[in-house]
Amino acid sequence: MAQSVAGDTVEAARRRFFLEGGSPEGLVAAPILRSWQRCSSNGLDVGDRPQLEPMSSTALREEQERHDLLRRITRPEMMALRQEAKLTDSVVILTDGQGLVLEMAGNPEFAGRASRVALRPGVAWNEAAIGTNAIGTALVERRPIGVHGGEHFFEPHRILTCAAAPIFDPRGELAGVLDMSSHASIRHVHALGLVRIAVEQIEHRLFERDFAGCSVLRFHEEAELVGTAREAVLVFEGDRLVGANRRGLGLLKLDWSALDSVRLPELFEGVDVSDEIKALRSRTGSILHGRLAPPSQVASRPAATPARGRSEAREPVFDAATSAALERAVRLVEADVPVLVHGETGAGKEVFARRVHAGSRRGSGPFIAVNCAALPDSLIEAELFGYEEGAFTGARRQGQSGLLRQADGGILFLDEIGDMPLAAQGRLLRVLQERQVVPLGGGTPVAVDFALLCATHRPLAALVESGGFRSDLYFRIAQYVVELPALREIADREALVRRVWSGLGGDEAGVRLTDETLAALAAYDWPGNFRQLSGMLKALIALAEPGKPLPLAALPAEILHHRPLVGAQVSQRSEAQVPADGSLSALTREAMARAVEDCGGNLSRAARKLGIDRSTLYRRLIWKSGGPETRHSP
Ligand SMILES: Nc1ncnc2c1ncn2[C@@H]1O[C@H](COP(=O)(O)OP(=O)(O)OP(=O)(O)O)[C@@H](O)[C@H]1O
Repeated sequence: MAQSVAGDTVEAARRRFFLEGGSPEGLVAAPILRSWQRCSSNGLDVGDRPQLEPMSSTALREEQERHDLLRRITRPEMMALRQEAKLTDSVVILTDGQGLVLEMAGNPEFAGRASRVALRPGVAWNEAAIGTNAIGTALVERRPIGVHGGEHFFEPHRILTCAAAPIFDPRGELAGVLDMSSHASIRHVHALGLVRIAVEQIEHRLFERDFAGCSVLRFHEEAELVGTAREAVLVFEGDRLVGANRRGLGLLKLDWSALDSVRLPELFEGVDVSDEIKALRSRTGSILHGRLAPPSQVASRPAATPARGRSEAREPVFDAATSAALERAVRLVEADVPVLVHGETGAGKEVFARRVHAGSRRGSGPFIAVNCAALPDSLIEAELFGYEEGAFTGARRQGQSGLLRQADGGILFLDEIGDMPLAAQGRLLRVLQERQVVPLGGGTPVAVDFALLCATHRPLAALVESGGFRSDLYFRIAQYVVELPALREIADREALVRRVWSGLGGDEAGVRLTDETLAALAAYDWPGNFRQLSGMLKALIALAEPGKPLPLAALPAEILHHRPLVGAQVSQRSEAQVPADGSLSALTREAMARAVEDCGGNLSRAARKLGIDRSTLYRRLIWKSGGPETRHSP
């Protein structure tokens, strides 16, 4: 009964808003109304039926792997909520920070119905495309929200009732969303409370990592709650606030903008490091209880090793040339020379960049990774450079500092830089020249100090030629290029497979690779490079019988019946024929360099002489494919 009264009210609100163009204030909750207004002003048409295709299963697997850490950290809560979901004909959903559904579990019958309206893994439930919905609207509003039946923007979604809470990392960034959804006729009254509590625990666990070298203040109004998942947490580097949970900020009446600006003495009167919980007097006058742990007591990484195997290699595996390139990249980054990492997909560009960060003096500062290909063109500038209040429709009320400023003191990693729109390229160039950021919508320029690492799988120099990438930016970011080899180009693949196997915990799990299995794995081309190799080895370790050798028959057909590709055959054959560094590409490059020299540096003539395209020649000379790196002088 109560439900149908609520349903009538929503119907009245819809009529007033969508048909009559009036304001349904009081008939729907304010966040729902705000969302309807945003959707309408962003051009969504309430009469449409959104057509949403999930991404391919390969792309989804890659996204899931990219968010492996988030998935691992949320696993206990996902498992607990899955039980609850099964009992209440619901599903529990985990998304990334853009609303992309990564996992969904619970009642299979309802999962089937939900997938008919595209609520399924591989679809991004962001508000811009899907209209008002709990996941997307929680992301925009940055707070937990329930969206029931007709409160959804589009008709087909009225069959859903959903409760979602955003997951914030300790720097206030959106890491993902946890959601419980069921059929609109069910209305699971505790769903919002359940996801909120679960998210509180997840966020609390996020503090167990990433803050080596920082001191942590854990506190609460009630002394008994210090040390539980409900405690408030603030993290300080020296005495500067660098991380927090929402409760920590809330108890001190702060928001995320306090990070990196507020200092401990501005928050509390005289707090000392202590093992015991003590009374703390905040500068706002309240009495709280807590303890401040010194830097040495903070674990740098969680010791969460799954029972069998690990989902990430403990240490990345690098061939000798890549290790040498890593050392040089660290030194260059410390000298503020931008480094560009080039390599095929899955070759380990981000892993490499993270090692550069960890090995450099900037390792105690942030590592901000931005995938330029994943950000919509319309958002990339706002995300990177930040914006002032009211800079554009949908902008957050207090504006946003932007990722460049968040990288201050650390490293900014721009992945897939080749996909950055030209307008953003121009802005980025200005920041690199002036070392200061001007937010969208104007405002005071803010000085920034970050080292820049970029990565791409695309031939950037050729993009410059075709006008898709600014040459001035190219010369600035590509002062030093690291070429990560594709796995098929690595000479001793057996040793490599063995090291990745052992890094993933295969040896510890007591699973032995037989010689013939190892040889078959090493003979395969691995077009998806490290990503594919480590995914395959993880699966083999998980499925193997501990204590027994891994038989050849355990390998999938594509590896067993694999015949080396022409490229691989060429490079294997060429090893016997070519000089010095032993690669065919070195020989090719040498021939190209000689032709350019013969033609007095005229690339077009040299290309004609070689019978190849000028852009191919240019690319091959810039991208040194026979070794790990190229220094390119502007
Ligand atoms: N050197 C390495 N040793 C062991 N495993 C690695 C190494 N490099 C990458 N991996 C594995 O491969 C996965 C993909 O790596 P990464 O994201 O760095 O690749 P990428 O080149 O940036 O890919 P993309 O171009 O698709 O973004 C990682 O999650 C990791 O599991």
